[in-house]
Amino acid sequence: MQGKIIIFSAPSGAGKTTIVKHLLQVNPLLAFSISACTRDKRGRTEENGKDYYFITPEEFKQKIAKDEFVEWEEVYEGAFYGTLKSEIERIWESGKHVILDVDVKGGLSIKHFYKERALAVFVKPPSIEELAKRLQARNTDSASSISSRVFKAEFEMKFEDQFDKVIVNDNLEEACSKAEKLVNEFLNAEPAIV
Ligand SMILES: Nc1ncnc2c1ncn2[C@@H]1O[C@H](COP(=O)(O)OP(=O)(O)OP(=O)(O)O)[C@@H](O)[C@H]1O
Ligand SMILES: Nc1nc2c(ncn2[C@@H]2O[C@H](COP(=O)(O)O)[C@@H](O)[C@H]2O)c(=O)[nH]1
Repeated sequence: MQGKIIIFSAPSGAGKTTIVKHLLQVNPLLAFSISACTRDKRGRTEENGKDYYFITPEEFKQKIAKDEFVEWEEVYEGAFYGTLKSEIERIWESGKHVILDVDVKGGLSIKHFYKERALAVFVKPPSIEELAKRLQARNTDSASSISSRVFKAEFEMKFEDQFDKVIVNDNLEEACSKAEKLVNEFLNAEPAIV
């Protein structure tokens, strides 16, 4: 089987993690690519090696120097996130397809790298106001972190046209069912020639 890559990108708070978790539950052919990141682990809600590989900025720099990333970004000031080549290989070797949850710039870099082998999906919030409300209700970020995420969201919304598909995440159930359909169509299409 030729492994494929499905990228979900969106401004923070649009709901991509929620949709990706749903897809992982319903589709056993998918496996999540765990990114490396330098931000602190969120208390008891996150696990090293499950949500992220939490590493130091020095370790991150070493990985850049050793060319271990497909892409990496300083997603927020001082917080680096990167997609590891070893994760993609690990998942393909296990006979599954890769699914990723990355920021908008990172998503476009991965699409550019893997071309037809990748499906890039932009998850769009119904509005910036709703996105801010969701971030507040999630209660995982400080007020200043929420402000910078909302500020960045306004810029990221300009990139939706560069993605293969767009899902508006207003009603979560409908967004999940559209995501399931898009993923199934992509996985059932002729294998990409690479
Ligand atoms: N359609 C929806 N309606 C209302 N709330 C939603 C909807 N989709 C997701 N949420 C909630 O909004 C919050 C943000 O969702 P989520 O964490 O999935 O966003 P995200 O895009 O992955 O953000 P980040 O990039 O910061 O990880 C969560 O609390 C989630 O439960
Ligand atoms: N460019 C990349 N972005 C990534 C990667 N892994 C996660 N992310 C994105 O970072 C933000 C912040 O996430 P949070 O967990 O701190 O809320 C979010 O948009 C993720 O999608 C990656 O490897 N590369």
